Amino acid sequence: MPHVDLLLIGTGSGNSILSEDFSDRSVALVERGTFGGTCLNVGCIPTKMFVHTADVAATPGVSSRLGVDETLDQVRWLDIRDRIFGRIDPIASGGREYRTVHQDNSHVQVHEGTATFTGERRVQVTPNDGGPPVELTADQIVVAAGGRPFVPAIDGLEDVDFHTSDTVMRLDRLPEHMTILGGGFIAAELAHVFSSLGVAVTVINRSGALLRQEDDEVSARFTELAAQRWDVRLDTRVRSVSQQGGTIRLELDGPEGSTTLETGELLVAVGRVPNTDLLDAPAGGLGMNPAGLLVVDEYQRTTVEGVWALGDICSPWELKHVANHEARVVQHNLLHPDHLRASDHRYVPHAVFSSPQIAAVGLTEKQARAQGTEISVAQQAYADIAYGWAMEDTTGFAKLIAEKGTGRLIGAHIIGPQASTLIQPLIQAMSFEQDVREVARGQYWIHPAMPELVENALLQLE
Ligand SMILES: Cc1cc2nc3c(=O)[nH]c(=O)nc-3n(C[C@H](O)[C@H](O)[C@H](O)COP(=O)(O)OP(=O)(O)OC[C@H]3O[C@@H](n4cnc5c(N)ncnc54)[C@H](O)[C@@H]3O)c2cc1C
Ligand SMILES: NC(=O)c1ccc[n+]([C@@H]2O[C@H](COP(=O)([O-])OP(=O)(O)OC[C@H]3O[C@@H](n4cnc5c(N)ncnc54)[C@H](O)[C@@H]3O)[C@@H](O)[C@H]2O)c1
Repeated sequence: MPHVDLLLIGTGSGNSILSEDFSDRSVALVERGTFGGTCLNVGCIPTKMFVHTADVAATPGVSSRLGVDETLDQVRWLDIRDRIFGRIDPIASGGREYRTVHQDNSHVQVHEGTATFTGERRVQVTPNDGGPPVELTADQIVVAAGGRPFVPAIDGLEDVDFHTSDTVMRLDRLPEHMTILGGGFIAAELAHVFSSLGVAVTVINRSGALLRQEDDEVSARFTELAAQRWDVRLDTRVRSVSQQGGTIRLELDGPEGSTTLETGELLVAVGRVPNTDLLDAPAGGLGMNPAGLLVVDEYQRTTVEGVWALGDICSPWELKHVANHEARVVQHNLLHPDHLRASDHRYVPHAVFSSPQIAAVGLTEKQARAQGTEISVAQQAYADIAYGWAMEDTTGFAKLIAEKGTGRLIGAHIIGPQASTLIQPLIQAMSFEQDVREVARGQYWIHPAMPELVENALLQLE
């Protein structure tokens, strides 16, 4: 049975571990899908390329209130789609080729197939090309097998041509109407994308607010603005789905009782599940939590010696910057077994690239109050700082939560233009435990630039 020093499962964030420091080790790399994983092929990168395009397409819709009348002449969907994937697909195939044939990787054997554990540090690979299974053992295994879209059990769904985020960005034509099931990150981002490109969008959400994981005031503001752009159905469940030709019919139960909705395309975006089932993690002795995530300690060690995990297969955050951070930790720990480094999950930020943008780090006000911490809360509107005023923004704000006495920031939430960029000094303040008074007054803030939103919010804290 072939034995290697290091076996890597998944070429998303896991692929980045293989630096030249590993050139003296025999390595096996197993990938069942497209090289580069979720972020590159069906996640962060294509969605943000579509979001940027959507932001450009949405400009004429908002410019006339500034006295600039613009019209959107045409959206060339196939050109947009093919431009985006024409840039992404070669990166994926280039990455595959590099690992497969380049002399830098003469110590790496690539297996294109599905890895399944058959014992501790032992896997079977079922090749994608239908060839015979290959058994591999390894001294060290890194599990970076990610997750996939969750498909809920809805009557009729499996007989319908529905999409997930894996497929919807490659549509052959834009429908007149799209229905998005879910009210989280993907729903918020792709509703913005498709509606800006001219598709009428209905968002169906089980609960009473969109982006419910955000601070209550941010979620409420986003839900209110979303309802002005899209047909948002809250507190609504899909009872059943059926299809006739190009029309998908949804039977809904909501505040107005039972209704029927007809749509051209259905996007199911109700969360993701880790790929632990595909791996048969228990056969490898790997512990899982009730959500199906692999259990790891602060050094990214699983419950089996020599087996490490990183990213969406073990991380409740499901964010690329977390997977990248954990990959760097695993890389260090493989190279320095006597000086292990721990992952830092203290202040994990996130952003939702919709319109408006949202960014957050740390606790929501509700979470801070539930902890019993004595807090100071500040809210600063974009409208009341010079650049926000110039933009005539009337809906955006920053909300900060600090611990009274220590002056430590424990939560930051921004909804509005460039939120994902504006949040960074606040992430820095939290990560380096800087006193908010010092952050506010210990440096210059360029006038009249957008970060004055952060400066003014900090100054408002008691
Ligand atoms: C639409 C969308 C947009 C997103 N946008 C953002 C964003 O803007 N910012 C952000 O931070 N995060 C974003 N994310 C989340 C981000 O993409 C993931 O957190 C990140 O890609 C996870 O990386 P990973 O390496 O853990 O897993 P993946 O990148 O999913 O890699 C896992 C790899 O393992 C392979 N694999 C799985 N099982 C097996 C097996 N048994 N054998 C062999 N191979 C296997 C898979 O084919 C895959 O290639 C987005 C996700 C989606 C879906
Ligand atoms: N900008 C980013 O960083 C970004 C962008 C996209 C995706 N992501 C990652 O991908 C993950 C998946 O995104 P997502 O939007 O699918 O998930 P999500 O967890 O953000 O939202 C899931 C939504 O589906 C609803 N839902 C759950 N089960 C349901 C069911 N059975 N029926 C109806 N509704 C149901 C939830 O109430 C919620 O509104 C995110 O958690 C995020 O970590 C990140």
